[in-house]
Amino acid sequence: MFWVRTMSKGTVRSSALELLSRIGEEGGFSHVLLNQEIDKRKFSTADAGLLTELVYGTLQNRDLLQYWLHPSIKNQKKITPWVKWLLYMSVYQMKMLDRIPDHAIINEAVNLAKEKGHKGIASFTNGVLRSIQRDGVPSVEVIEDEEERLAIATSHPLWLVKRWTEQYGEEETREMCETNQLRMPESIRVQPMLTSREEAMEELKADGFKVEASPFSEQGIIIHEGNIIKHRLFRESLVTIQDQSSMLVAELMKLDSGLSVLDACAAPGGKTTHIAEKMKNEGSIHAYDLHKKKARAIEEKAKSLKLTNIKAEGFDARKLQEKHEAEVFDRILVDAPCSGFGVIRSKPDIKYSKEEKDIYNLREIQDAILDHVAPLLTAGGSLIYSTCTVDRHENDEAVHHFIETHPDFIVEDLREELPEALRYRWIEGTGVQIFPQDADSDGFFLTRLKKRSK
Ligand SMILES: C[S@@+](CC[C@H](N)C(=O)[O-])C[C@H]1O[C@@H](n2cnc3c(N)ncnc32)[C@H](O)[C@@H]1O
Repeated sequence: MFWVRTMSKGTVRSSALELLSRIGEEGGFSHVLLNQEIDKRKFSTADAGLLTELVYGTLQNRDLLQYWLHPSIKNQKKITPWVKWLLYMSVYQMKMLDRIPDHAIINEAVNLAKEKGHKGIASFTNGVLRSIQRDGVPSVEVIEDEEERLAIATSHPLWLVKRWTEQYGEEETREMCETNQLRMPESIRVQPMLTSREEAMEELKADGFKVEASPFSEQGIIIHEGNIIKHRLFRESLVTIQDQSSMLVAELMKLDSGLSVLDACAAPGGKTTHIAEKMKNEGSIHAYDLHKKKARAIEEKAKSLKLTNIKAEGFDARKLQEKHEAEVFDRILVDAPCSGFGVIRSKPDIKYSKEEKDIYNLREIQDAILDHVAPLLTAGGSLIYSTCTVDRHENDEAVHHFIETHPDFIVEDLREELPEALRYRWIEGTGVQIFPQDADSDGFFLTRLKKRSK
């Protein structure tokens, strides 16, 4: 049985606890840390699966777990952080996973508490978990206020639930919050100059993966089962991990090999390299990111994918007129820094790290970048603006503002170009909004703005 094999090690739970204590207390990108840990410890596919389940599941349900533990521990702020995360992780397994018996979870937690702490912590852990095993946990149904109940049940901050309800109504908000609690299959993009989607899918299937062609891009593959970071196709850079909705960007840029492209906010280079592939490694792409180190990551990614038409540099997109003359680019991509509320499914830590004021600060940066790069686009060229958030202030409202202040641009209607199988919302006069509940992909916004010919 799955749990018997992995339970014997304890290393997986110990790793999960380390990661949770770190991400939960200091913040950080859970998916990156998780992949690093799987790589470092050389976990088997089954152990990597359990580790992912424990880290994602516990993080995704942090506030609900806190609520469930409230009768046993009134002031959770006073508990040593790793002990708190050990309890969250254990209660998550007891109440939300059904394949591991309670007594095994409690034993494992007590052992971990002994190893990491001392006998006193072990006996405290044992006491709390045994009382939950005996008495159960409080129901969220007793919370009268609907928004508050949804916030706790799905572990979203109350201000965000209120904000979404105001922007999209109760039903969409409920669906969004509930979908954010579900794990999402990973997706990859093939480098079409090195392999084809068909070949890659055949190889993955032969190696026991469960895969499906993505409706978002002819290069995309959805992985329902299997660990891609351990597979040859990933190790040898024949494929790149990329969310499906992100793949739409290059698909909708109307690219061909002779074009000059500016990617203003490019790191880590997921979209830049997709653009380069679509241009068959010809033409020219100038990729910038505020951080020099991140810009180097774009170059490394390009190199591993054998793409040579990308020049990456660390530079502030709000100053790019110092670097380039007016009207030199045929396409400009502003994949803007944003609140990231569309990617909660794959990065649950985002729910807890962002504040409402961040949305307004980010919008100022988004406006400034758009404003600054607009003159660099050739007449008749296209400016693509995208974010991985679902907030109207950063999406359709930002586009409205841009169009009002730049009458030489028009919003292009993308409906005819979008894949038929795709569920999305067309926001009249601004662009495409994808919600997490629309597909097995991140929530995403994008628009294509055409500069009028003179
Ligand atoms: C959404 S991410 C880009 C993701 C990237 N396009 C991809 O597909 O891999 C936004 C990026 O904008 C960068 N950024 C933030 N402020 C910037 C600025 N003023 N100028 C250029 N880049 C900036 C961030 O460092 C971050 O890497």
